[in-house]
Amino acid sequence: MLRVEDVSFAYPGGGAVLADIRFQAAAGEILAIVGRNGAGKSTLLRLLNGLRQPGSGSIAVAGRSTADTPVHELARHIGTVFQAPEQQIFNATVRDEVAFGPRRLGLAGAALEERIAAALARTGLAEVAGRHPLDLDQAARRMVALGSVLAMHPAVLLLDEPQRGLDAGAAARLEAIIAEEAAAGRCVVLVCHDMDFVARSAGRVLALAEGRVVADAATSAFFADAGLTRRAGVESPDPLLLARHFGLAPALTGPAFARRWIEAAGEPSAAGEARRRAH
Ligand SMILES: Nc1ncnc2c1ncn2[C@@H]1O[C@H](COP(=O)(O)OP(=O)(O)OP(=O)(O)O)[C@@H](O)[C@H]1O
Repeated sequence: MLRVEDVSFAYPGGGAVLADIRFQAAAGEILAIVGRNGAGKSTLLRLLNGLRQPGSGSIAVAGRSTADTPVHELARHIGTVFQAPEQQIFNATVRDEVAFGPRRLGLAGAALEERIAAALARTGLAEVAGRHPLDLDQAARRMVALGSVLAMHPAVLLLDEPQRGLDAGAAARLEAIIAEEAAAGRCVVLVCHDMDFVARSAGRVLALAEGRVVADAATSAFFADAGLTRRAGVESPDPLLLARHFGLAPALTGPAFARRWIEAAGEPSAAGEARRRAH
């Protein structure tokens, strides 16, 4: 679905921001791009959606070269939710914002209504469909941007820090949407600084450091390797740190940690040791 080959990039007048980037992502995959501030993550997203062109190398989205496909045509196949949702909101109501993309795809009548209703329901925006998007809080604006992209059914979804500013309920809704999109055969790429969110959502991690790929691994393998997380400059998820602290088997998520804890309780020595450390 996404093929990136030997891509390098520099902003005009600047030094190299990305060098020798090579990876592929398949339909149904959830790939998290992680790394320190300035590592080049958002720049990579701008290359994937065709807003910028690589200095060298090539990128294909659903079989289309980003060099040969106009951005508006590429947008049918790859949808982006930017870090600042205000960048992409320009309609006077939430409903019109969500309807804009599918209308441009040529949808009308019942098919259009269905797309709009589904996107509004999934993002929890049905009750504010008549409001101006910029009158809503930051979390709801993020959902408006997400809904407008979901309504287009793109093959690839790019989400730049989608969890930022969301409360627990909205973050859970977002996680469910990401999982549903992957299950429907879409390729989801998210840039994320929240490693707990990455551990819960992504199947694979691509780590960048100073514009180069320093890890491309299954999420569990990435976080299990302290050398990789150090090189990427990211923290380990909290449940993994807790599991290590109590001498339990690795756990990437809260529920996995709870299972490890209960399993350990069945083994007198491990449970006793874990409980002794807890008190
Ligand atoms: N429009 C631009 N013009 C010139 N340099 C830029 C531009 N945008 C980003 N940069 C530079 O490119 C480098 C990579 O930035 P980028 O935003 O891609 O990193 P990032 O990993 O997404 O960072 P963050 O996690 O802080 O969002 C940084 O040194 C940044 O200063």
